[in-house]
Amino acid sequence: MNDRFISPALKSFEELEFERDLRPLSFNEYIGQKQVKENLQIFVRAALMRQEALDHVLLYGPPGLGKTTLAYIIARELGVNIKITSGPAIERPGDLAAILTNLGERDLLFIDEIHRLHPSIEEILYPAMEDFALDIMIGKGPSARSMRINLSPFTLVGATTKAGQLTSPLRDRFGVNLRLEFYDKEDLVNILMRTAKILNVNIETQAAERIAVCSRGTPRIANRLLKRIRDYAQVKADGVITSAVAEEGLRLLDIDLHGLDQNDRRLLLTIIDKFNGGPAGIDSIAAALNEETSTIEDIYEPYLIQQGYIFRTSRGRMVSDMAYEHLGRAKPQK
Ligand SMILES: Nc1ncnc2c1ncn2[C@@H]1O[C@H](COP(=O)(O)OP(=O)(O)OP(=O)(O)O)[C@@H](O)[C@H]1O
Ligand SMILES: [Mg+2]
Repeated sequence: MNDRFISPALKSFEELEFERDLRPLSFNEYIGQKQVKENLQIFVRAALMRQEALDHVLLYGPPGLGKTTLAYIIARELGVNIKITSGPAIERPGDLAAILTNLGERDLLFIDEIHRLHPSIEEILYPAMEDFALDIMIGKGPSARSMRINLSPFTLVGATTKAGQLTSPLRDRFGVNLRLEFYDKEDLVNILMRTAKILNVNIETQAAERIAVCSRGTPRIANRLLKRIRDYAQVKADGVITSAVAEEGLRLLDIDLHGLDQNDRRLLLTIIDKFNGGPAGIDSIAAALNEETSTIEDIYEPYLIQQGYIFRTSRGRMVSDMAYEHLGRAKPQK
């Protein structure tokens, strides 16, 4: 289930390069997320007018919705340098201290997966975020003393797929908290048209609509589908992506009309067949599927919940009537 095509999590080096080439570089190019964008544009403008560092920004939401892209755009619109790292990459307090002391005036530090920061490292961040200062302990035992080092004012942009796992002292230190939402069809069509232009492929609007519906509200998936379907169009259909080409391409990728793939169907069918439609605990479902609980929670179920195929209740997950209908199953009498 992990290597499935439709997983929004990032995979190969090749895909990293592909994404880099497609990344919008300014707010104007960044499609959708109207509210997030409007807020950020105002905060950026205000920071520029005051000639101050932008307040710290926390971006959260499911993978592939454009958090990293936004961090780059913020830095670019502020006209500052960006330094990129991630929670798990910072192993020792000294690593973070080195990064912080090297930041220039008003620079942007982007910490991806910020919920995975080690607690001892998180503590260093508190005074850094609040007072632009580092408190360093020198020596050990009774003669130990703490020394304060001043930092240049900077902006921390943190990204996480799990805002719930952030400690509250850390969360409270972000002045700006923005949640990215799944994209609607129209936005995804625009993203697909933009990507097609960059890739220099011909795509009919109707074909883009077909692909958009199957993109799980996620630009990363939309772009990935387009890339695969482009290959198919090249080999089989003179390079033009018509709706027939898009449909056939999606069929070959085993993605149904609602954008669910075989693994989504497997997840829904497991709840229906093994747990009588639920409610079933997430751990039991994960065990039945031979998957990590976190994989189901972070990657597979958010879209199914958002679309109303699955409900989260206090007693576990339940499938909806829509899931029974979609899978052509009769709902059991309870
Ligand atoms: N609003 C948008 N307009 C156009 N393209 C977008 C937009 N948002 C994201 N993309 C495209 O989707 C791809 C994935 O975006 P990005 O890497 O920023 O997601 P992410 O939220 O950081 O994901 P992760 O949680 O996995 O780190 C990028 O290559 C970018 O081209
Ligand atoms: Mg990212």
